[in-house]
Amino acid sequence: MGGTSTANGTSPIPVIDFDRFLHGSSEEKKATAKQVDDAFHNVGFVYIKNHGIPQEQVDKCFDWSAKFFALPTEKKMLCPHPPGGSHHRGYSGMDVEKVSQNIYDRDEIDKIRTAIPDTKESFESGSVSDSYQPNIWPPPDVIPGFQPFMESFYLRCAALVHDVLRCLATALGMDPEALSDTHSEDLFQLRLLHYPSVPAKVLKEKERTRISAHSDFGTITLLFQDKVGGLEVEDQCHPGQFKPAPPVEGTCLVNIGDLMERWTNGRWKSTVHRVGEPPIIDGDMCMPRYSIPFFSVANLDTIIDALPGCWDEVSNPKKHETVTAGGYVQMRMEALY
Ligand SMILES: O=C(O)CCC(=O)C(=O)O
Ligand SMILES: [Fe+2]
Repeated sequence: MGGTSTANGTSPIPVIDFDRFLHGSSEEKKATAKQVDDAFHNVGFVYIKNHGIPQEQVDKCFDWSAKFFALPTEKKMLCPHPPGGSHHRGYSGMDVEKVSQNIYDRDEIDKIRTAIPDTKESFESGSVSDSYQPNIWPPPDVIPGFQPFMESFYLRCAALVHDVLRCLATALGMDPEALSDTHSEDLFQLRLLHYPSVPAKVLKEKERTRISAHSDFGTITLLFQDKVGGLEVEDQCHPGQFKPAPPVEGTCLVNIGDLMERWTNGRWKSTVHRVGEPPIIDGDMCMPRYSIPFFSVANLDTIIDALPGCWDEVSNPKKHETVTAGGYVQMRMEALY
């Protein structure tokens, strides 16, 4: 089939040329939508290339991310993530960074091993017009240019989410705008993630992963990752086994979240993924990793009832009762806190 390949021999995730959807004939659009449909059914993940976000903008976002996380902790704490789980904006830190550098002493490593709560730090931002979760920026003089760049990158990612939703609606034989229209409130979240270099033993001996196995919450997630690798995706055929989702130059990884799995009555899979043990450098230290996920969720009043083409009375009845997107999010929050 035109426009597909896979990331490498071990990854089941296809690489799809999204330009054929964005600028192709109506036949090419449909064929690409079918490829994406199959990928989300079989794996829950797809790499898309020629997705419309210039690589140079993605590279810039990684540069800004590195610059932000390199700030001293007290500067990063000028835009702290509020406590609790309902306002996801600003900086979430960890204690690991200050103790992870140049520590080779056995006792010290043991100490860190028990002290480390998590091996990542993050910065979240959203739409400038999101009044549920207003943005929390570092003061402009701390990192001039950061906020305007993130606001512009947010818009590019949001536009890509809408294009992917058009592709998905096409796959289901719906009006191409139908799913995009349900995301008009712009309730998206741009996350910068940094997994710092820590002693490899910390991760290995505690069998910790950098981000433990989870599925995403919302409708779809975009993910940009650096060249370090480490992302792993659960094998649908062998639950509990994970396969690498290596970085593929010039692509964006797209995956299905729980809300979309429910909405499609299980046709598209919200696949469990994690970030595993990174490669080792300097004998003892592992390489840092940077990644940029972009999470999307439907407007909160959207009725989440099995979409057309995803159910029938006889052989594929609806598996879930109808909820609103907002009701679903709240239900998940209540289970968490
Ligand atoms: O760092 C990564 O590549 C994975 C991030 C992720 O899965 C998440 O934040 O939900
Ligand atoms: Fe995730």
